[in-house]
Amino acid sequence: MTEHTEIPIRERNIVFIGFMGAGKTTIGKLVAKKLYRDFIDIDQELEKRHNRPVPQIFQELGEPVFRQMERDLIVSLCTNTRLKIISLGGGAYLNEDVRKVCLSHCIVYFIDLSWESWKERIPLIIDSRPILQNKTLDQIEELFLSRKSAYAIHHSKISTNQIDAETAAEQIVESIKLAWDLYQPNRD
Ligand SMILES: Nc1ncnc2c1ncn2[C@@H]1O[C@H](COP(=O)(O)OP(=O)(O)O)[C@@H](O)[C@H]1O
Ligand SMILES: O=C(O)C1=C[C@@H](OP(=O)(O)O)[C@@H](O)[C@H](O)C1
Ligand SMILES: [Mg+2]
Repeated sequence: MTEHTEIPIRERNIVFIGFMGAGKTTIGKLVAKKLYRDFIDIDQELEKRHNRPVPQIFQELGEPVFRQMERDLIVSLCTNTRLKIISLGGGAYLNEDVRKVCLSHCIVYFIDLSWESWKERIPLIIDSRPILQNKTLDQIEELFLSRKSAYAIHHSKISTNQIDAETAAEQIVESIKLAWDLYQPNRD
């Protein structure tokens, strides 16, 4: 699983990572549409498979079971599929197996957002993210900072402080096409 893959760059899955609320799901879906590819959101996939929303999975099965299920799903998708656009949940990439399989088989794109910009998103996400429950703002900031070192390991990143999701998706598609042309030029 850890060796470097032979998957041509144009066929590799594109995986979005970053803190919860950064825009992985929203931007991933837009990028998939622009590239005519299937979109897979790991949280939504787990919700479908278990027929309940993520907060209920946390509540009824516990976080360790959720983490194992997300790890297994990501490893399986990265190993067995190509040409997908995959948005991870924010905590998934802290798992070493997840990092390794994503980096070796896919293009890993970090959706970055400053703490100041992120704070403005709190009302949009607070109710649907179990990890944020019963935490002070200081504790959430600590979590935000503690995850930075994992997200720093990526192939490419975009800072979305000043741009909306549509603009971010356009810029991502442009940079991906540039990388495809650089590393696997089309020979007519
Ligand atoms: N670039 C952006 N600018 C402003 N709001 C955004 C942007 N990207 C996402 N959002 C909003 O932030 C919230 C969280 O986005 P989401 O895609 O669910 O993030 P994630 O999957 O990283 O948790 C949503 O309400 C979404 O509409
Ligand atoms: O960061 C995390 O630990 C989590 C992020 C969520 O996904 P998003 O990053 O899409 O919000 C979801 O997987 C779950 O609530 C746990
Ligand atoms: Mg998401």
